[in-house]
Amino acid sequence: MSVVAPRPPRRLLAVPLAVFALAAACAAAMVWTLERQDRAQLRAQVADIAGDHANALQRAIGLALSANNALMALVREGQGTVTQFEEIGTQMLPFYPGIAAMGLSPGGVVRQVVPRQGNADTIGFDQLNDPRQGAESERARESGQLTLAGPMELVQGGLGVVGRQPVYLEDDLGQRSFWGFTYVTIRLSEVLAAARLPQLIERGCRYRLWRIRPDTGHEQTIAASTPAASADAVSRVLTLPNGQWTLSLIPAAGWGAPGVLALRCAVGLLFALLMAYLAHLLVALKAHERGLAHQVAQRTAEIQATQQQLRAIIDAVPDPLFEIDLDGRCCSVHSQRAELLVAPADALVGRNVTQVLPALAAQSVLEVLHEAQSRGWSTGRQIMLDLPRLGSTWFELSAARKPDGADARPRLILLARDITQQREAQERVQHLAHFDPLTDLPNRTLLAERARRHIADAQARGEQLATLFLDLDHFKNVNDSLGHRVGDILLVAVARRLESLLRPQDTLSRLGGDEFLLLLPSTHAAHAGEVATRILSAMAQPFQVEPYELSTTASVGIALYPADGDSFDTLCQRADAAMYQAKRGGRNRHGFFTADLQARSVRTLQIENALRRALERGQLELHYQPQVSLATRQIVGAEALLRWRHPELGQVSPAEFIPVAENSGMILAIGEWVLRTAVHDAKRWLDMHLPLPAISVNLSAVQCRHPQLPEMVARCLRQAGLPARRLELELTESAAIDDPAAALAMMEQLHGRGVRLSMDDFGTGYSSLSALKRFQIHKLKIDQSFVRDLDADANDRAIVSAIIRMAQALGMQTTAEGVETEGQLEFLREQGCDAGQGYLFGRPLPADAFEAYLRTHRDNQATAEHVGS
Ligand SMILES: Nc1nc2c(ncn2[C@@H]2O[C@@H]3COP(=O)(O)O[C@H]4[C@@H](O)[C@H](n5cnc6c(=O)[nH]c(N)nc65)O[C@@H]4COP(=O)(O)O[C@H]3[C@H]2O)c(=O)[nH]1
Repeated sequence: MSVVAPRPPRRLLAVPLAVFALAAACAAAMVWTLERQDRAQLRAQVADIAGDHANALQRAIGLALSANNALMALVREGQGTVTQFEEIGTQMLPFYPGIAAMGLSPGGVVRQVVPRQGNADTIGFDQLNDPRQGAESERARESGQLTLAGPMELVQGGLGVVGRQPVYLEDDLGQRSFWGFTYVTIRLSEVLAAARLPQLIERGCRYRLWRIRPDTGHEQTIAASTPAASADAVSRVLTLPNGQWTLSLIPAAGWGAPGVLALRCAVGLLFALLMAYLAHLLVALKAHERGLAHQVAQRTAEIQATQQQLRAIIDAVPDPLFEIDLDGRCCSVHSQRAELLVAPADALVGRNVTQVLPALAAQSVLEVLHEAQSRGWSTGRQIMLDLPRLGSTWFELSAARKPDGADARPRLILLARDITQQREAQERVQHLAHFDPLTDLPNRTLLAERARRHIADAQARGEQLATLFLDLDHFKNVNDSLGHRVGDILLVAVARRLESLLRPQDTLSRLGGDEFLLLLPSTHAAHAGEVATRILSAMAQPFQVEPYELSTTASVGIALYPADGDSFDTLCQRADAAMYQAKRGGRNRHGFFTADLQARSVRTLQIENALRRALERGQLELHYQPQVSLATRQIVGAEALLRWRHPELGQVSPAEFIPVAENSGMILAIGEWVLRTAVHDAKRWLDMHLPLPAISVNLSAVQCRHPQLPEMVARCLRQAGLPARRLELELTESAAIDDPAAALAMMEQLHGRGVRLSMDDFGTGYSSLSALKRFQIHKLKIDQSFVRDLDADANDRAIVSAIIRMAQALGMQTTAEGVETEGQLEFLREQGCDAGQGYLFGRPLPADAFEAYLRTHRDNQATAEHVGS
């Protein structure tokens, strides 16, 4: 199961940024709203203030202007004549604050004015014709309404307005006529002071009192703070007789409060950052949660996978598994094979091993449990149980401590592995390791063990011990003629018959093939000889093997401890030597190991040791013996014969050292040297045009069995540069006996490379015609034992002539070996033998001598040809 890992937390940045943007937008909206509310509130406050002051101003001007009403009443009262004006006017002035002057202008010309002081200059001022006030005065006269002129620079100085009331008088006839004006001059500074305009600055406002001039249509500032109120001011309009005045107010610090705004912005930013941070924490928390959830899912999946794997492993275990407490009480059972349980699993749970197992087995189980409890594990203990279905079954117990559970009572897992087959196999292997599978007799290994024990006993008790080496005579014939199955049955029968002749303390062993070894402890030479005699006469009794009644004999060699050796190997070797001696003595007999045999085995050892260094020390040499055509006396070939001269051993015959070389394996290296030397010599002579058509080289059976032989031959030829058809390899019949199929394959390969094969010593061995045919033999060499007595022995003559005819029939050449006399030569020629080799034609010669021989032969031949021609 796989768990998809959470994606990398990109949101860790994106979400806080988004939240920050949102929070910042909210904060900005909030700040903007608050600002708007504050501004509206401030505007309302300022508007109230403006209203207050505008009203106060309007009242102040209105009050000042109302003085005209009183003056107009005076004029009308006096029908245009006002006496005591100065007195009345002076009394009125205190009731009209802000009035700088008030006066009467009959016909538009100022005639009376109070206070006189400061205004005396205005007497005579013609209001209707004044360029600045004329138009205004004219409008008042025409409208009959109170008009207000200004603000303007007053004649008295300073800025002020003039409220002018036209006065019309009615005569008795009710005719209205213009009398003139009453007027009041209002000094603006005082009116404004009365309306507390300057205090606006203290109240934190900037102001501007202004109007639109009716004559120009432009704004005219009447009064203003420094600096004046700007365009976005709150305004209140005062309606006055000559139009409208406007009072504009603006907070001195402006509509906004930058400090508050900055604070709010800072708070908003802080809020946004806080929200972003919280969002970051939240996202991180979520990511952490997701990570945790992922880890939990992953661990869960792993645990599940482990559990499944564990379950699969447990299911795959074919052996019973028990959960068991330290006292041996079974808590649970798992077994794929119910037949491996002593009782059904249900019946085992809750019961103690002492109740369900035999006492010994139960004891073993408890010991295993306790060992596992103290050491952590236990393994290797084996028990055998008699199971209802399987019978005797062996188990190997393994136990391991289970981690303490909640109840803290120690529990263990016990595995009982069925090792019945393994034990049987071990026993079989053990048996095979020590017993011969065919006869079930102890093999050499077991025999050696017992021999060592018996030798030690014999040494301790001062006794003798005999080893008898027995080899059946001509057993190979049984195998060859009746087959290996019959041979095997015969061997088993021989084994049983031999066993019947022995004492209980004796050991009979089969070493392999038809070789048996007997070990007779606590014996002496006479008893050993008796046993050997009994064996020979027992063997002489025919064996009934299936339909065949087989007669066989045996040769027995005896070696005694301590006289002939004090080790098993030595005794064995010497009994073997004695057996060979018995064979050489005519078989079906026994013989004791003797001093003469000992001397021979010593010589063999000497030869073996010396031969190991013969090659490297250049002690080996090749001699060449000519092979001559019997018809023409021409040289048809030469046989290479190995010579060994040892500084101490002297000239050693190949008949003696070649078997030693074969037994020790040295023949491979020596044989290769022989072949290489022979083909090199032959090539040299070929190059010298000496008359040598072919060279023959002996191959031992050991060489023939070597799989690399064809390659080795080809390599030697290639290195020397000698054509393959000029080489002839001489094989003995024994080369093909052990493994004819392999020998055939090897010979086919040699033949395939163009090398000729000849059969050496023909007639002395197997002489199988079918083998000859299959092996593609080119030539038969008639053994010298038949040639030797040709003159005297009619049998030999018959054999030789039969061999020659047979060879002719098979299309093979013949070469007779050991030709020494003219008589032999004559007979062989008459029979049609192709060639001869022997002292009559020439003895084996060292290479240089043989080269001289070849040269002489060539010269003689040339002379003969010359004479003949
Ligand atoms: N009495 C008598 N003997 C004659 C006469 N003409 C030749 N001989 C001997 O007869 C033997 C012929 O060789 P072989 O049968 O192959 O028998 C050879 C051969 O089987 C083996 N041998 C020799 N050289 C080699 C070798 O290089 N390799 C192997 N594998 N075996 C070799 O040793 C055997 C003995 O060799 P040699 O002692 O050299 O003995 C030679 C030779 O000297 C004769 O007219 N009268």
